[in-house]
Amino acid sequence: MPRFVVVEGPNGAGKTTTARVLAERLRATGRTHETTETTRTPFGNMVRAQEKWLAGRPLALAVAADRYAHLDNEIQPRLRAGSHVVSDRYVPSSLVLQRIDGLTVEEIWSYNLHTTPPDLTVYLEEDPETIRQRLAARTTLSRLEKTGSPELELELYHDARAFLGARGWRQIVIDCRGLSPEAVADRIHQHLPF
Ligand SMILES: Nc1ncnc2c1ncn2[C@@H]1O[C@H](COP(=O)(O)OP(=O)(O)OP(=O)(O)O)[C@@H](O)[C@H]1O
Ligand SMILES: Cc1cn([C@H]2C[C@H](O)[C@@H](COP(=O)(O)O)O2)c(=O)[nH]c1=O
Repeated sequence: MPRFVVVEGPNGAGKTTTARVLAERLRATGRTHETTETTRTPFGNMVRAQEKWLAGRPLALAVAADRYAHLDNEIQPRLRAGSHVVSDRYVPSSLVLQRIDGLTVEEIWSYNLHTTPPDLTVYLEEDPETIRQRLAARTTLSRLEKTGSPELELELYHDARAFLGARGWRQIVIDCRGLSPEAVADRIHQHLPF
């Protein structure tokens, strides 16, 4: 049975790296599609590129529109065709980033109410100082990366997890401190039935 798995966590926690290693591992068990939000479609690329201009409510709505199109055009068709889907970011990212951008949880949720719950949502946690060093090594930071902090993102991810847990989402937390990407993927794989 195909599974929809979402990898979440603060900027620089290791989402993209982990999602890639996990997808590679799942390929040994069946067809696996790796994807990301915002999407790499022309619309998603426009949202990413316009992040300085699209802020607050307009950004929340644009990200949600990209997510619904992602579900309709990519995630659901792949699941129906029998592929596992691993997504780097999904609804929890909005419950964190759009809050940093000034919206309430209730407003953000209202834009995401009709999204499909994943089979498993994985929250990566990492030492804030390690994350800070990783971000400091980057040549450019996005507006929201500059506005937030690893500590604030970790706190808002805790809130997101409680909020989505109360709505029946199946979620796990992986403490990545001292773990290689392969070891993190191993721990995630242990929670999947294949
Ligand atoms: N488990 C790990 N151990 C050591 N280094 C890691 C680990 N996971 C990721 N990294 C390194 O940390 C950096 C950030 O990783 P990555 O880009 O995957 O994070 P991210 O959460 O996707 O960031 P962003 O949300 O900003 O795109 C990269 O240099 C990556 O090689
Ligand atoms: C999914 C999602 C994305 N965003 C914004 C924030 C960043 O500009 C990008 C994500 O970039 P990254 O390379 O994955 O760090 O999109 C957002 O504001 N809300 C969301 O839910």
